[in-house]
Amino acid sequence: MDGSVQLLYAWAAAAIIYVLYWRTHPLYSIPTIGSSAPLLSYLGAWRYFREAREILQEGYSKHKVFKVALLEQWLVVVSGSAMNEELRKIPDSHVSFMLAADEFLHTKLTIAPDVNTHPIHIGVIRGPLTRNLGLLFADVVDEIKVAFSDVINPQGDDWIEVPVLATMAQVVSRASNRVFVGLPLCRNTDYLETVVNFAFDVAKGRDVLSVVPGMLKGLVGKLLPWSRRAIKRTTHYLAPTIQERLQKLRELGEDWNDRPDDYLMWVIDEANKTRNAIDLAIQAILVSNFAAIHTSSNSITHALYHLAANPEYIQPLREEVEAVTKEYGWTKAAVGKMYKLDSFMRESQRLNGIVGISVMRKVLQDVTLSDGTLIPKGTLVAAAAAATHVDEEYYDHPDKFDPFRFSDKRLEESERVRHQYINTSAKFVAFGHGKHACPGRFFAVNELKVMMAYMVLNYDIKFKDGVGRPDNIWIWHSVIPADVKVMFRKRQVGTM
Ligand code: HEM
Repeated sequence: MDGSVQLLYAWAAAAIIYVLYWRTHPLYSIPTIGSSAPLLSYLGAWRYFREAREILQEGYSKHKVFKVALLEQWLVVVSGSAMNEELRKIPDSHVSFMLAADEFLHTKLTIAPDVNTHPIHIGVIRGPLTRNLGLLFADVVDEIKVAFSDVINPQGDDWIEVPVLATMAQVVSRASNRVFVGLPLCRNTDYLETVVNFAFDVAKGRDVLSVVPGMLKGLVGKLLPWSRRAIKRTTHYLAPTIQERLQKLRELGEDWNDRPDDYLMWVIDEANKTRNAIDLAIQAILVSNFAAIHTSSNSITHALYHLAANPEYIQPLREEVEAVTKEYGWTKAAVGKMYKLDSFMRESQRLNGIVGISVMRKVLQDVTLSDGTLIPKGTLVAAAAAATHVDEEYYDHPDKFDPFRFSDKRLEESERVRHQYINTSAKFVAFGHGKHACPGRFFAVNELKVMMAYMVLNYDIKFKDGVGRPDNIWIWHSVIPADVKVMFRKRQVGTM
C-alpha cells in the first residue's frame, strides 16, 4: 500500500470516529441553534458570544428544548412558562444551582476561594436580613438621601450630565453597605471603591476564564489579580472589628448584653461555626457586595434610561410618591404602596434582566422532561428568561415599555399583588424562580424603589435633545446597560 492510500484510510477512520462521536453524544437528539458538529460548534459558540439574544430567541420560537454551544460544553435551554415551571420543580437531589453558578462564574477563582463550600451569606440574606428589612429601612433611606446629594448635585436651574452606571453603583454600594458594614465604613471612599470595582471585576475574570481551556483555568485563575486584591483590602478594613467581636463572643457568650444585632454580626455568627471564622466572614461580606452591587446598579440604570427617554412618566410617579409619603412617611409600608413605581421597575426588569437566561442548574442525575427529552448528568440547563419576557402569550405588546402595565387599574386587586416587582413566576424569571430565586430581591426592590422615588422627587431627568435610550449590550447571555450620560437638574417645581 503506498503512502497516499494509507493517508486516505487514516482520514476515513478519523471521519468515522468523528461522526460516531457526534451521533452518539448524549445531547445529539436535542435540537441545536447553529451547528452541533464537533469543531463547527466552536463557530456556534463564537456566534453565541456575540448574538446570544437572537440565538436564544430563535431557539425559543422553534423548540420547547434546545441547545446552544458554549466554548467547552452545551447549554440546554427550555422555552415557555410550562417548561420554566418544570425546571424549577426539579429537586436539588437532581440539579444544583451552586454548581451551575460555579460553571458560569468560576466562583472560586473570580469571587472567593471558600464561597462554594461555605455559602454562609445565603442564609443570612434569606433569614435575618429579610426579616429585619423594616428595622433597617430608615438607615437605607438616610444613606440614599445623603449619597444622592453627594453624587448628583446640580445648582440653580443648570442641567448637568451624569454618567449613570458609575453614579448608581456609588449610591447602591453606599446604601447596601450601610446595611452590610454600617457607618462610618459605608462612606469610606477606599472601601467603597474596593467593593464596587470587585463587583464589576468578577465579570472581567469570568470573561477571561470563559475563553481559557479547562485544564488551564486553575492556573490562569490564580494569576487574576482582582479577587485576591479585593480580599486583601477588605481584610484591612474588616478584620479588626471581626476579631474584636469574636473575642467578645468567646469571653462573654450569652452574657454579652450590648451585642450588635447587624448584618456583620449575623455573618460572624455563621462564620463562627467553622474553623476559619475571620476569612469566611470577610468572604461573605465580599460576595454579598458582588451579589448586590452589579445586579442592582444595572437594574436601576436600565430603569433610569427608560425614564430619561420618556420624561412624561416622571409626573405620575412624583404624584404617587408624594401622596404616599405624605400619608405614611418614608417607611417600608409606604414603599409597598407605591404601585406605579413598583410597576415601572418590574416592567424595566422584564425587558432588561441582568442575564438572558435564568433558573440555571447543573444536572447531577439524569433528568427526563415531560416531553421525553433526556438531560444527562453533567449538563447545564436554564430557562430562556429574556425570550419568556417578550412572549406575546404572556404579555400584550411585549416589546413595548409599558410602565404601568402591572399597576393598571384595569387589573383586579389580587392580580396587581401577584404582579409586584418582588414576585417571581414561571412567566417572570428576572430573579430566577423556585427554591434558588434571588433571596436578596426583597432588599433590592426596597432599595431601588427608594432610589427611584428620591430621584423623581428631587430632579428633572432627560436625555440630551435628540438622544434616545441606548441599546443594551449582550456578552454571552449577560445583559449590560450601555454606559451613557443622562441630564439632571434640580427639580423645577411646576415645570413638569
Ligand atoms: C435587582 C437586583 C437583583 C437581581 C435582578 C438579582 C437576580 C438574581 C438572579 C437571576 C439570581 C439567580 C436565580 C436563579 O438562576 O435561579 C440571583 C441569585 C442570588 N441573588 Fe440576586 N439579584 C438582585 C439583587 C440581589 C441582592 C441585593 C442580593 C443580596 C443582598 C442578592 C443575592 C443573591 C444570592 C445570594 C443569590 C444566590 C441564591 C442561591 O444560591 O440560592 N441578589 N439573583
